[in-house]
Amino acid sequence: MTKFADLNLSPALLKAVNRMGFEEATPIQAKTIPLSMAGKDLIGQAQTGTGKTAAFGIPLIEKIDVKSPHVQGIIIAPTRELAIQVSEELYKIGMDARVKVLAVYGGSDIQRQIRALKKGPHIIVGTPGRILDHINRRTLKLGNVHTLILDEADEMLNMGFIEDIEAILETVPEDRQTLLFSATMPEPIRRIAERFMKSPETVRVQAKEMTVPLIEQFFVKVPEKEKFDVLARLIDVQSPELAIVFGRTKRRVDELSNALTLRGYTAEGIHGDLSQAKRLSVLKKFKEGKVDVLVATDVAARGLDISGVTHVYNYDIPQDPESYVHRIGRTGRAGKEGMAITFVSPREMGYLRIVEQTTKKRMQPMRPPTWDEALEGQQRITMEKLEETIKEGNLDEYKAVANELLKEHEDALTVIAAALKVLTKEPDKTPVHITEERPLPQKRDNYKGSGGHGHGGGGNRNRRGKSGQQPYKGNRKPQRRPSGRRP
Ligand SMILES: Nc1ncnc2c1ncn2[C@@H]1O[C@H](COP(=O)(O)OP(=O)(O)OP(=O)(O)O)[C@@H](O)[C@H]1O
Ligand SMILES: [Mg+2]
Repeated sequence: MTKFADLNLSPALLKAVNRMGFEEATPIQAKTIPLSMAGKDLIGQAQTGTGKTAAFGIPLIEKIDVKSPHVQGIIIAPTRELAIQVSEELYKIGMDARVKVLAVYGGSDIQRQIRALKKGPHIIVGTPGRILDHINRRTLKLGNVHTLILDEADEMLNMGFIEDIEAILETVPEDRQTLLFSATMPEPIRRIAERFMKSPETVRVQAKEMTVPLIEQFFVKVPEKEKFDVLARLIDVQSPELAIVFGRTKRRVDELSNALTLRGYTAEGIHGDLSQAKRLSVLKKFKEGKVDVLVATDVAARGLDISGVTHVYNYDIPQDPESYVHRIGRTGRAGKEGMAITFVSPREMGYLRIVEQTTKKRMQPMRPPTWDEALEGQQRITMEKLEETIKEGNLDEYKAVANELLKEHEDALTVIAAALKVLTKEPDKTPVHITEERPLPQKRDNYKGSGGHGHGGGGNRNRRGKSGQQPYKGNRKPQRRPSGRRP
């Protein structure tokens, strides 16, 4: 175990890290911070939720000359929300050292960003498009940058972003230090990455599996038509504290969040067609617990660190294994437990196997809950609420009414049963409309494109028995937060 005090950090940094409640460095931090402080280029790969942000953030902050008014470090992230989050974490790390961090991202007032850029930020965190925009307007100059970091590096070097990244790189001095971080790093992308780096060192936190062991992984084989009812029942039975449901398309996300709302859940959707203000407000409500279920496209799959996410549901199996790893990694962060449930239509089973090959982890089959089980789940929640209320006391104003009721109806059992029924959110059968998505094209287990952990050694995995269906874990997360409040 490595203490931050053993990492040669300045007093200001140690103070910040302490205040953030970090006691020990995580393995990726312990391995990369010294290398990074020594100026090495590196590719850091470690599981989701294991502190990669601070792993690149701490050494970067250490290297900032706060007396200089120039931008010295630039971090590029694939989504606006992630850019904001990373800038917030860096702000916290650099607060005592008085390092100025600024996030620049699309969909928000560019004039305001330009004014902020004039105030001499030391570190810029941004999305590629907006960074380029500022470079072209000459409102952002990267001539004094000594450190460039790609968070979610494999995504940033993927087809959609590569040109922007190349254009940005052209304006950054060549003798810079380049750091790449991600939970996944497919081999072809690593090769692209090395073109931008000087004899980079690869630091991989060796784990048996690419996913976090604290995330229990299940799959439910379910025909497209039945997916929604199964989702609703699973939520009823498992009563997640906060849940993210991933859908394949924007339409899917809209339909699912509407349908969940119709059935009485507090759900909202987030995807790239929404205004930035809306995206941020949905996320804020989710973080505050005012929304229990966030329905999202992959725009929310990478990097977002939201505490309290206990369940991730893949309404549609993701097309590639990396996307799976990042999606389920929204739970089970920083040492907490989580559960991931992936829906697979019978024709898409090939994709499931491909995911398993990459992650080196088998998903356990889960049987969809029945209506009765969903009801039981909800009744349990009511009982828990009741018990809590009894414990809290303060019931005098209700006892007179209770007495009246008991006088009218001799049978106390009936009275209590009725009260329970009123309080329970019964599994709902309100009809909803979800457009059927076509299954992904059929695929056999011959996927070779991904990994970085090597492929093909599938022979020694446990065989999954046909009857090995596991019950969902109905009793794991007993308390559901009263909606709207969060401890
Ligand atoms: N040393 C530490 N001790 C305790 N908590 C930490 C430590 N380092 C980071 N954390 C916290 O762990 C959480 C996850 O960190 P972070 O978001 O950096 O993970 P990540 O590895 O980047 O994950 P992802 O691959 O999903 O982007 C954050 O809330 C962060 O503040
Ligand atoms: Mg991250």
